[in-house]
Amino acid sequence: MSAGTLRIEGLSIQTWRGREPVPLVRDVTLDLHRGEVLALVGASGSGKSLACAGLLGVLPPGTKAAGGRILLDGAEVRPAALRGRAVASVLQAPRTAFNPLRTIRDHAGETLAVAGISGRAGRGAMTEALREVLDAVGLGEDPGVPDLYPFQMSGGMLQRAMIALALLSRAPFLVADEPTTDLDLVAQAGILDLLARLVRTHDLGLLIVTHDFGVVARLADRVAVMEDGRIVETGEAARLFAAPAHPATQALLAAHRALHEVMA
Ligand SMILES: Nc1ncnc2c1ncn2[C@@H]1O[C@H](COP(=O)(O)OP(=O)(O)OP(=O)(O)O)[C@@H](O)[C@H]1O
Repeated sequence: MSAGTLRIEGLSIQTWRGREPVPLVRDVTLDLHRGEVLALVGASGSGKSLACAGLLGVLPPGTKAAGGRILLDGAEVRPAALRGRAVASVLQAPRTAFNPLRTIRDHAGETLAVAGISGRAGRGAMTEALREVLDAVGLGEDPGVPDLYPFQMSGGMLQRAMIALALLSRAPFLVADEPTTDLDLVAQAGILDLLARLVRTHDLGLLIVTHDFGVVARLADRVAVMEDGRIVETGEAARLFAAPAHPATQALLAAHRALHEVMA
C-alpha cells in the first residue's frame, strides 16, 4: 500500500464498571504522515496503548470502540484491513510477540501471507526478501538467523527481527508501542537509531508510544500528549520542549528534567 497519510479520527474507547460505561480513550484525533515520527506521550494509564490497539483493531477484552474511524489518504478503512498491510506494529516485549515453536523464516512466511504478498513470492523470492530486511535491521551478517527460534535470540535481536518483519510487510506506517522498554541501554540506543534510519530510508510514518522524553528528543518530529484518555497538546517536538503549553506536558517535561539532573 502506498498511502501517504494515516488519520485516526474521533477515536473513543470504553470499558464498563458494572453497567456504567467508563471512557478510557476520548475523541482522539491524530494524523501521521509518511517520513515523519509522531511520538505519543503521557503518564502511565493515560490511554496511549489503547489508542494504538484501537488503531490496529486489537482492543483487549473488556474494552470496546465507542466511536471514531480510521482514514488512509482520506478513505475510511477497517482497522482489521490495515493491520499487517498498511500498518505494521512493533511491541514492547518482543519475546511474547513471537511463536516460540516457529523460526524467523516461518514468521516471515506468515507476515507475507497476512500482507497478501505470499502468492507472488515463491520460496526463493521469500528468502531473498527476508535477507534484504534482515540486512536493513543489522541482522544480515549471520546467514543462520532465518533458521533461529526465538529462544535462541537476545531481546535486542528479537526486536530487530520484529522490525524486519514489519519491513517485509511493506506497510508504509509503523506503530511502535514502547519498543525499547524491555531492552538494556545499548540495545535501546541501537533500536532507536535503527528506527530513525528506517523512517528516512523506507519513508515510513512512525507512531511511537513512549513515556521517555529522551526518546522523544532523539526521534520525534511531532508530539501528541495524552492525559486521562484525551489528546491535550500536539506540536512540533522542538516547540514543545521549548514552550510546553499544557500542564500535563509541563509535568512530563519537569519529571524528565529532574530525572536527567539526578542521573547527570
Ligand atoms: N482490558 C482493559 N479493561 C479495562 N480497562 C483497561 C483495559 N486495558 C487498559 N485499561 C485501562 O485503560 C486506561 C488506559 O490504559 P493504557 O494501557 O492505554 O495506558 P498507557 O497510557 O498505555 O499506560 P502505560 O504507559 O502504563 O503503558 C487505564 O486506566 C487502564 O487501566
